Amino acid sequence: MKALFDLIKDKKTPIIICVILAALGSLLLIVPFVLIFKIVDYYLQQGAHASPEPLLSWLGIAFLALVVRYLLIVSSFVFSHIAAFDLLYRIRVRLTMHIGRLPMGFWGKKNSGEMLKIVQDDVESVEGFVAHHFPDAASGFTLPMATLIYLFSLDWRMALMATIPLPVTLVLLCMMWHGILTGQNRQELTKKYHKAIERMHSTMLEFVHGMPVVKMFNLNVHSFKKLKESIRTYREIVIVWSKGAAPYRALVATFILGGGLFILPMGIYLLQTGKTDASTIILFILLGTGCFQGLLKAIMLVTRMEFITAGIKRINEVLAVSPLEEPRVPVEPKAFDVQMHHVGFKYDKQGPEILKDVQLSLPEGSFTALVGPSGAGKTTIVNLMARMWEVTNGLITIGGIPLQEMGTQGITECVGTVFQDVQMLTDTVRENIAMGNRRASLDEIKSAAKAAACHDFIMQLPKGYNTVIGEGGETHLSGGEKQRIALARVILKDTPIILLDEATAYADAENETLMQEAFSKLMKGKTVIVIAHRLSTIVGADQIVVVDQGKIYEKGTHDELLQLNGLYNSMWHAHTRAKAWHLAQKEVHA
Ligand SMILES: Nc1ncnc2c1ncn2[C@@H]1O[C@H](COP(=O)(O)OP(=O)(O)OP(=O)(O)O)[C@@H](O)[C@H]1O
Repeated sequence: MKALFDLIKDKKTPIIICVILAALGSLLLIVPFVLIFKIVDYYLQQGAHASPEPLLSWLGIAFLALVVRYLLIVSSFVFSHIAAFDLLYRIRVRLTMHIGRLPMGFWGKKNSGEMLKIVQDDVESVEGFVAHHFPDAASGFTLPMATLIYLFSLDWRMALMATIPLPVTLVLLCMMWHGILTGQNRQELTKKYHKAIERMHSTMLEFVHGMPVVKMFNLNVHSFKKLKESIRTYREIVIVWSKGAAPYRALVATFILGGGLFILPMGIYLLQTGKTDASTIILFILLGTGCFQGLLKAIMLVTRMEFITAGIKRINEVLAVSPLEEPRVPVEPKAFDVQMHHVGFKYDKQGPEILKDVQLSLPEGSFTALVGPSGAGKTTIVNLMARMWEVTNGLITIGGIPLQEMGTQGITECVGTVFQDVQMLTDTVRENIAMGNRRASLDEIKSAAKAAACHDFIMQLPKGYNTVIGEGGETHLSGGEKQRIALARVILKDTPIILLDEATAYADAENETLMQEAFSKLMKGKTVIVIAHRLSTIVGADQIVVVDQGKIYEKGTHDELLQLNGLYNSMWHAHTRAKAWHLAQKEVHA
């Protein structure tokens, strides 16, 4: 409950108003019952001499009470929905902003299905609770309490009998919660329920996103089996959950709605001993059963709480993950050399050491190439320079300023990246390029696109620069086209430091030449680090750094490294042999 109140504490006013309105509305429900009692009492006493006038005015008051009650309940629901949707919006914005500030390491621990459930289902369960259950709970508790007070003021003996269902209900709910008779651990079951939904979401996402692989390798049956399995698990858990709750819910409903049966024997006894009259017994039976129905709803809410609290706990768990630390006053670097001082790195605290004591210096305006076998740690080095992750040991500085002191904004302002997996947002080509510089004019965007050799293919798209690309867009781009758009972004951004990871991986021979030209222009006067497998493209680099097993193995210019006769030398010879083989193949086919 505390977790829920922590979340809604900023939205107190509309929630308090909705609770008060619902409580007042529910109190008005007593009025018709009391008036029925009055009418019955009047006619029993007056018999054939009764006049119709009091009947009409009492019916009028009852009708008015019901109209006012209706207005109060409607207003209460309006306020509860305003509060709920505002809360939904605020929690989602807070969650997504927070998630955006979390280190990439967070994503290693949470899968997309889990996150989808938190941002979608768990947030909506809070909205549903505030929108519907708060007014229900307010009226569900106020009406029975007010009724009991009124009944005790009339006759404490019959009122006492009317309260019998309450302790019985509480005992039944405790038994249900602790799994007495059913042997169910409800807390465990709730956890399993949430896990089942997460799994269903992840397999669903995997099924949809992995469709090309599924089709290519004919994995339809296998993938569908996984999805079907997760849906079946979810279904089974829900059935077990409902079966465990059903007998208790039915018993609680029977006791509350049959409350009149406890009142009647006492009523008859009091009637026979002349201590009450028939109309009072009728009032007790009407109020004792009618007004406790709301309590039934409110009590059922307690069983919903187990779902909601688990969801809120998960929202709070995400909010509790510390984002990347931001400096209070970010420091702007005056120079743009990049230094790695004794950097050590692990993706996971318990995992292997991926980088070990890496010492690297990229002088301002220099061109550095990272080479090495697959899995050596090249991408990791580049990611750490953009502070995608926090180093485990050591320090990375730009112009002598540690990345932590520059802050995320400061780093993005001076570091431009083109990584292997280029992501396009579902937006126009123009907006996708303008991500690099939101203030750029269309002419500037076009000249960046020309420099990145993508203007021509953009002009051939259905709406040119206004064509929507990305997931669900108007057209599909090839890997090479996406990379060139990513390059245009970096050209437009015009940062003094540029990180390129496999930037020409998808380019064909013609486009590779175009992209190489674009790179050469872009790199002029900038501090550049490139990961390249095609060694011929980095022969002219100021320094080539050979990485192997998370360590810097060799560094120097192309000629210096060849003379060392080490790893680079053998990589270079393998590369030239492969190139000669390709040329020979071409001649054979010509
Ligand atoms: N997100 C991650 N979580 C855990 N381990 C990772 C993660 N990313 C990479 N690794 C591991 O870190 C090591 C270095 O990977 P990295 O991608 O930096 O190598 P690389 O030299 O760029 O390889 P390649 O040339 O194949 O891209 C590998 O063992 C890889 O399995």
